[in-house]
Amino acid sequence: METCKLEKRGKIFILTLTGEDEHRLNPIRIDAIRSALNQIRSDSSSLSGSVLITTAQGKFFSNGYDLAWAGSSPDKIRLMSSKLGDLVADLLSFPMPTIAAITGHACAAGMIFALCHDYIVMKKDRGFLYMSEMDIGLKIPAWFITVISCKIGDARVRRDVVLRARKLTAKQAVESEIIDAAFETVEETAKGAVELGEELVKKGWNGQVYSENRKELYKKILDKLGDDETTDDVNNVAIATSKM
Ligand SMILES: CCCCCCCCCCCCC/C=C/C(=O)SCCNC(=O)CCNC(=O)[C@H](O)C(C)(C)COP(=O)(O)OP(=O)(O)OC[C@H]1O[C@@H](n2cnc3c(N)ncnc32)[C@H](O)[C@@H]1OP(=O)(O)O
Repeated sequence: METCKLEKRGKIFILTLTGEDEHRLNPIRIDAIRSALNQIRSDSSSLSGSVLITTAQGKFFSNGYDLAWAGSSPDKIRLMSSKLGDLVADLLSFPMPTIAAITGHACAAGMIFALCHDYIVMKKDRGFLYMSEMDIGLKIPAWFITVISCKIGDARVRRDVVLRARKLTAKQAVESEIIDAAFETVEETAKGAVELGEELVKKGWNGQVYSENRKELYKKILDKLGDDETTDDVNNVAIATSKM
């Protein structure tokens, strides 16, 4: 089953999560995304002056971890979590600017995936940025909190996102300085992402230098990725998911 597709428009690579499903982040989808990122890295034209846009079909950018797939298996939960960590490490070391073009909901791990892009543009009328963990009784991994701390500057907004499970619309996310722009339609969101991409392509930046500078900027996230959650954390997730 195709879970994502990769297109190239000039120096812009467009990675689309395909299908009308919730684009839940299970190992199969994460592996497919990482494989597409590796394909871009192996394209010699990507070494400088390139940009990645990540977007999705349907009403979900990503509704988070695939808890149904993981069920109450601690091993599956660990696998899903460590693979997302690998994907985030890929994004933070990617040799070009990255843009998430969100035309639907980005929840929990799906919101973390979006936040790990350098820029975010989003559609106004449908789609939330939503850390749902308080609402579903799950402890948020420490490294998720590090991402939120690095990407959301306002302490009250961080509190609302984490401790109130606030659902932020695109307009609210612009006001909270979490995302860069909000657009009326899917088409305008895609156009806005490409226009931002073309502006960045014109800079002609060296991809390796971009990667090194981003890794330094988000060193706290990369360092935290290595921290294993405790067995209790995993078991608590397993218990919580078994009750869902
Ligand atoms: C190596 C060691 C490892 C150790 C491992 C340790 C543990 C690792 C695991 C850790 C687990 C903890 C972290 C968890 C991460 C996860 O990802 S868990 C999974 C989380 N996912 C979720 O909880 C799913 C959340 N999603 C939802 O609740 C819903 O899908 C939704 C986002 C709320 C959307 O609801 P839905 O009904 O599906 O969609 P809509 O119909 O589109 O919207 C609902 C109503 O909202 C209105 N609306 C939508 N967008 C907007 C908008 N932008 N503006 C205004 N209104 C909007 C929409 O119109 C609907 O309104 P009504 O029609 O009135 O209902």
